[in-house]
Amino acid sequence: MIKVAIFGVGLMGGSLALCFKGKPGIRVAGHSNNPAQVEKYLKRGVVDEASTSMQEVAEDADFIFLCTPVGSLEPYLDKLLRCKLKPGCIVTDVGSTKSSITKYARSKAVPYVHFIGGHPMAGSERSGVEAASSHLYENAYYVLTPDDATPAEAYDRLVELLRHTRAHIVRVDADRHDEIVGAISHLPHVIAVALVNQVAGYNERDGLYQSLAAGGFRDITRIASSHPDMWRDILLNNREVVLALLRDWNAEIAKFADMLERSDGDGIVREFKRAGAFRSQLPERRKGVITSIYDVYVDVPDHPGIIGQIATLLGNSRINLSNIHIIESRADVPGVLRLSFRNETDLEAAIELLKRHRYEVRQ
Ligand SMILES: NC(=O)c1ccc[n+]([C@@H]2O[C@H](COP(=O)([O-])OP(=O)(O)OC[C@H]3O[C@@H](n4cnc5c(N)ncnc54)[C@H](O)[C@@H]3O)[C@@H](O)[C@H]2O)c1
Ligand SMILES: O=C(O)C(=O)C[C@]1(C(=O)O)C=C[C@@H](O)C=C1
Repeated sequence: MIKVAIFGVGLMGGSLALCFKGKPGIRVAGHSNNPAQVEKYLKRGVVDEASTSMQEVAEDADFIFLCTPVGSLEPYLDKLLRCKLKPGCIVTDVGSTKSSITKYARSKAVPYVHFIGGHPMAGSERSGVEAASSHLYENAYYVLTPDDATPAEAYDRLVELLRHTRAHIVRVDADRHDEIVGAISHLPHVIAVALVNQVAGYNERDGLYQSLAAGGFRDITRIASSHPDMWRDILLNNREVVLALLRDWNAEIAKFADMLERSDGDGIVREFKRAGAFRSQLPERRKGVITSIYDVYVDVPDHPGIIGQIATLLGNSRINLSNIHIIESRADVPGVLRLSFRNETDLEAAIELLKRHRYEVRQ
C-alpha cells in the first residue's frame, strides 16, 4: 500500500487528495494544525485518514505533498524534516514559485529523503477544501523542478503517481519556471488587482461604473478576487522577477499612451493584431493561462446517443453549450462528460436542468 500524505488540504491539496483517494493500492492522509479542519477533511471524504499530528501523518508516507502558502513552505519543510520519515520518501510541494523552495530544500538535504519541487498550472480564484475537485488538474501542465542531485528513480516514481491527476508533466529548471510563471501568472494578477482598484476609485465618485462593468472587465479581472495572503506570499517570493516585469509593463503601457498622444491608429491596430495572433495560439482546452471556469461534469452511462440526448436537453431549454468533451469512455466504465458554458447563468441553468433529469452532476 502506498501512503500519500497531504499537508494543507485546501483547493490544491484537497484536489490532489481527491485524485489519489480510492485508487487501488493508495491511501491518503491529511494534516492540519486545526482539529476542526481535520474533522472537515474526514467528513467531506477527501482523505482516508487525518490528524493534527505531523509525525502521525508523515511517518511511513511514501509521498508527502506540501500544499500550504508559499511563505509557510520553508518552516514547514524544517518541521517535517525533524519528523521520522520513511527512507526513500519523496517530498514535493505545489507552491507557485519554485526557485527559493528548491534551493532551500537542497541546502537541507537529508540523504534518504528526496525533495522535488512541483507546481500544477491549474487553479482558481477560490480557496479551501470546499473548492477542491478531482478534475482540477486534468489536461493542465504540471511543472516539476528536479535538479542534478535528484535521483532519476525518485523523479520517475513521482511522475508515475501524478498520472492519477491526468495532468501533463513538464520538467523545468526552477529559475526559468519563476521567470515564465512571473510573466503569465504573477504579473496578470497584479494588473487585474490594480485595474479593479483604479475603477473602484472612480466608482466612489459615480456608482454607474460598477453597474456598467460588463464582459470585458469581468474577463480580465476574475483573478483579482484571488486569496490576498496567498498572493502576498507569491509576489514577495518572486519579487525581483515581478519588479523587472513591471518595468517592462510600464514600457508597454507607455507605448499606448504615446500612440494615443500621436493619434496613431495604425499602431493601435498593429498592437491588437499582434496580441490576437499570439492569444489565438494559446492552448484553450488546457487549464492554465486560459481556463474555462464554467465547467460541469456529468457522469453518464456509456451508451450510444447519450451526448445527443444531453445536448438536445440543453438546446431545448435555450442553454448555450460552448464545448463538450468525453473524458472517459470505455465499454465497462461509466463515462464523464465535461460541459463548458460561456457564463455563470448558463452554467447554473444547466446544473438545475440536468439534476432535475436525474443526471449525476459535479463541479
Ligand atoms: N490557488 C491556485 O490557483 C494555485 C495554483 C497553483 C498553485 N497554488 C499554490 O498552492 C498552495 C496552496 O494554495 P491553495 O489555493 O490550495 O490555498 P488554500 O487556501 O485553498 O489551501 C491552503 C491550505 O494550507 C493551510 N494553511 C494556510 N496557512 C498555513 C500555514 N501557515 N501553515 C500551515 N498550513 C497552512 C490552510 O489551512 C489550507 O488547508 C500555495 O502555495 C499556492 O501558491 C495555488
Ligand atoms: O485560474 C486562476 O484563477 C489562477 O489564478 C490559476 C493560476 C494562474 O495564474 O494561472 C494561479 C496561480 C498558480 O500558481 C497557477 C495557476
